[in-house]
Amino acid sequence: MGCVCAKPVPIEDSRESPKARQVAPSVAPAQGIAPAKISASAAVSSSRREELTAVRLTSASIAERKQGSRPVSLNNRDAEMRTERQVHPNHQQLRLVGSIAKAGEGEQVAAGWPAWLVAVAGEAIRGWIPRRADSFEKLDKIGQGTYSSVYRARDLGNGKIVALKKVRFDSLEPESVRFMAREIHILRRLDHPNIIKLEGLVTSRMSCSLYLVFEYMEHDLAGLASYPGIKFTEPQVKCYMHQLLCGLDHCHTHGVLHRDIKGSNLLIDNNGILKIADFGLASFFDPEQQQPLTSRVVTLWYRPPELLLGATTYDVAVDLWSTGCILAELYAGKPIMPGRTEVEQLHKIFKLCGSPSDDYWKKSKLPHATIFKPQQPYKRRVAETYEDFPAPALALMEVLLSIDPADRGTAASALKSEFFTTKPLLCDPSTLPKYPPSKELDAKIRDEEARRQGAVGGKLQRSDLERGGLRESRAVPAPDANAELSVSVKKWKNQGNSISRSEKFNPHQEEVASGFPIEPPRPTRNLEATELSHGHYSQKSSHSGPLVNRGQWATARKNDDAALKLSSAANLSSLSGLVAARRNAFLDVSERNSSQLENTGASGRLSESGNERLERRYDQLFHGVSQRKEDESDSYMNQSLHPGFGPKGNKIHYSGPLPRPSGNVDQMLKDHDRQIQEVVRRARIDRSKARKNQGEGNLAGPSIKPYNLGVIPVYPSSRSSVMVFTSSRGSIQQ
Ligand SMILES: Nc1ncnc2c1ncn2[C@@H]1O[C@H](COP(=O)(O)OP(=O)(O)OP(=O)(O)O)[C@@H](O)[C@H]1O
Repeated sequence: MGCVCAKPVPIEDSRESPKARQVAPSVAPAQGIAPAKISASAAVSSSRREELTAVRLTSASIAERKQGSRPVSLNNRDAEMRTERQVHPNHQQLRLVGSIAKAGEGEQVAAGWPAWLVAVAGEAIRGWIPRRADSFEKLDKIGQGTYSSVYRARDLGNGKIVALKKVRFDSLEPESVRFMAREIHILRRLDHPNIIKLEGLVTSRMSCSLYLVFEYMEHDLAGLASYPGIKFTEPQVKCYMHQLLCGLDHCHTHGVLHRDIKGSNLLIDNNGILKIADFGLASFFDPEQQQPLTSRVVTLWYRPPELLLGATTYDVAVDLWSTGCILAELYAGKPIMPGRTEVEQLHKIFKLCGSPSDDYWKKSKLPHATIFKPQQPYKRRVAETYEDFPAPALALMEVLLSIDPADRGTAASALKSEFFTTKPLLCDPSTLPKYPPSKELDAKIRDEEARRQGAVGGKLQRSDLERGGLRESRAVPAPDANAELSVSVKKWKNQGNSISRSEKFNPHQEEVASGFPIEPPRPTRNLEATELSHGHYSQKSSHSGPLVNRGQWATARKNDDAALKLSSAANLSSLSGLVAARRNAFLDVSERNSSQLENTGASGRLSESGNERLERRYDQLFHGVSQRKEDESDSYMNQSLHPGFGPKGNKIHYSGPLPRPSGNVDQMLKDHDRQIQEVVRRARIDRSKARKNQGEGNLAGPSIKPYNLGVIPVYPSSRSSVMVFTSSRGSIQQ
């Protein structure tokens, strides 16, 4: 390992337990990476050089002061220094450590790391040297996450195929860099066959982007599970579950909570080995000394009730809940609780697992308890819902899906459960069938292609998709999952300049800066994927075109992804996610042409001018169109938890805790329906007016055409759905 001491930068969540940091084993050296050639002696001698420079500077400043308006005598200065020595007897050592840290930073920069990374995340890269972008050949895009794009690439040094994860962050924002560096730091701490191995980092001194180099994995569990025709056997399910729990046990015993266990983060190679990936939301924790953490983590479908209820002190049980969801999903063949909103998610949980006991409500003191506690308790129905499941699987599910986190046990106890000791036993990974590469992204592309064809050929019903072996394979990442980041994201949004986020994250610029050649679109891959891979936000987005083309749609979807992180004024109605997404995209696009978002303090409302007008315009046009009442089974949630509309149907922006329901919900829903009809009618009129204007050659109409609903493919409630609840409710912890 290289340098003696990097600057002690807090790279983890500031709420992380300091003890967890202390007990952390030292960062494991990476395989295949030459350690930085930064020797202790080099660091010390360079620190001495620095000390000498510092002495020279001190003398210079004293001389300067002597000449200045407030003369300081040498004697005074000496006295100051003497006092300093008395107050800090070990100040010499402190100065030495500080100097060494600085020297360490200097060495890291000299080793090729960019200064912005060294300045805030020296610890995460300690002992490593960066790989050069031109030492890899990018082959194709294999994954698209909320905060990253993942590519298959060839390491030109040894011919090995690797996965390059390009993480999205703002190198000018220390917070954003720190957040990204936490993933690296955590990955380096873990070393287990069932945890993805970080093999290196690609960046350069001049670059403002960063690629994480991972071993390449052919599949992810979400992609495999949704592949038409693939049905897992019971030994196979046990084999995957066993590996998942082994990996999780390693995380937990090393003080790491994953906080985003889901199918697309469980990678599987051609030898059947499962590895837990995506530590972007992971955090250090210390069971002995719990520190508050954000509750806005874990992808909605896999999020435990305590987080939905706002818990900020939690532990390994959050990952065990997600594991329970995965286990049930593998048997059921589809996600068991695909909620579209946090409220709906909680309702689905209560309906299946029962509502918490009175004791639990009392002891847990969860922030949202008063709002979400149902008047009548819900009965647990896991066993009757899944009566066809094998008994040992059901028994393990019952434990993992316990409402009270204390009842979920540990990964180690799950590994000892009957599930793994009763026949049929788990199979050896090497005996598992070989599959064609299947990733969540492939599943998404397949689904979207089918949907597009359906939309072209006529109305595509949800049932058609399911009959064709298609289903929603992607759970939407935690709304505002990156809660720690959202603060800095908001800052970017509020920056009073005209550069949009799109310009900041223009992949083309970044590709060039990072040294990767820009590839032409690959004809072998679906255009949609190419657009996702290479498209960038149009800097002069045209709003005057009459139809949405695929590029615009892809752009809007990219904006949706950005909006997922940025949504600061999401409403609490039951808008379909797609509409919420389009709304955010609409505002995002419009923002570039008009006003900046202004957060007016506690209310969280947008400024009266500019965006509020845009919002209102959007809502007038689209709000009603896709809005639908919750289905019958969700009526409780409508009543208790959906007070998003005032008595006159006006949308209310909540930023504080939800008010208690008014009680007159029926009337509210009726008013709401009436309002929808009115808005649809007005939207029709507006559209026909706009068409007429176009016919007359007047293209200066409202900039809404890219979202013309008539030409957007019909998507069933899908991945963007949970965006609705990326709300700015103050009651949700950041
Ligand atoms: N090492 C790898 N080998 C092959 N594919 C990978 C690898 N790492 C990631 N992927 C693919 O890329 C996708 C996105 O990666 P990852 O989950 O790490 O990104 P993310 O931005 O954190 O995603 P999310 O939005 O789901 O949290 C994965 O679902 C997977 O399909």
